[in-house]
Amino acid sequence: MTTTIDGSRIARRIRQQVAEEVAAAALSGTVPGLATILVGDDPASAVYVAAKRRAIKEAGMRDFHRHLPHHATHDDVAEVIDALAADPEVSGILLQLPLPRHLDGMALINRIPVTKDVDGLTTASAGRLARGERGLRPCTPSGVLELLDAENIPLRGANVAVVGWGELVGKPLTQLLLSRGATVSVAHEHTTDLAAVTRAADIVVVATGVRGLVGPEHVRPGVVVIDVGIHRTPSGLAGDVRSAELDGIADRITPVPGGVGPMTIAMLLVNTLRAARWGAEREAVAA
Ligand SMILES: Nc1nc2c(c(=O)[nH]1)N[C@@H](CN(C=O)c1ccc(C(=O)N[C@@H](CCC(=O)O)C(=O)O)cc1)CN2
Repeated sequence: MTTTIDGSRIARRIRQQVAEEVAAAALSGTVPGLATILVGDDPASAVYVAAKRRAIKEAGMRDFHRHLPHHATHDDVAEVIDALAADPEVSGILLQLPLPRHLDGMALINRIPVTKDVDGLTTASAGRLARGERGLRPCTPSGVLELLDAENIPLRGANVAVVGWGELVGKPLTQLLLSRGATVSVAHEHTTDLAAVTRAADIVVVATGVRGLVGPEHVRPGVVVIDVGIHRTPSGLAGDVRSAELDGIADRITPVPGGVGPMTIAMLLVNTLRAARWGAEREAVAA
């Protein structure tokens, strides 16, 4: 029997907990605020930003949103980021990805101060993660860890295969797993024998952007499979894993939708609350 991991339920619980902590913080005068920046009109990005803003408001946080046209220049976006960075009401800043192709995403992301980097994507945050120093961790990878923790799946000593080596998921997830004592193997587009890597793993996390890449030929019985992929198909959403084919083989598996996706938003709320606390600590030290 394969059990489906209910990410929506786990995310709801985290969101509720954040809302309670925000209400408590508000009593002492601190209301966390998140600024989302959307450049252009990519329909999926618009959906994700709307979902993030809804979640922020539901948690009792302040919502700051900036929408720039597709033809916005580097300087236009930089100016918006710099203003939000200087605004004490804004605890966290998120630049929705992907950006239009004429913009240098990394150069813009790196303008976000490390204390407001709720996506954990700046070079400074990545360095802090690699060193185990204080910082905000990327939302999707930390959501994957929260799912595994909620399911009481031990990480220390576990063999974990991360399939995909992207900046948003694969690389930071590898660091997070290492920090938890997992033995991590990373497979990517140049890996010659994917199945050899994934069949040796107790936990397989797939974040490649290749629909249906992983199937029964890649895993051993009893494996836990975490599918980070999201693809829109004529018959609905699909992941990077052929999950129906793993029924009866995997011990546990995340669905798409309702698995990792909702955790990304829940962890954004957690990070915004952490950023607000970090900002308040720094203000107290400066006072
Ligand atoms: N600045 C960022 N940009 C992007 C990130 C990110 O973490 N930071 N991640 C992805 C998209 N993303 C958030 O932005 C995201 C993707 C999916 C979901 C989600 O809840 N998915 C649902 C399905 C919703 C649907 O599409 O109908 C699910 O899987 O159940 C939330 C956030 C790229 N950009």
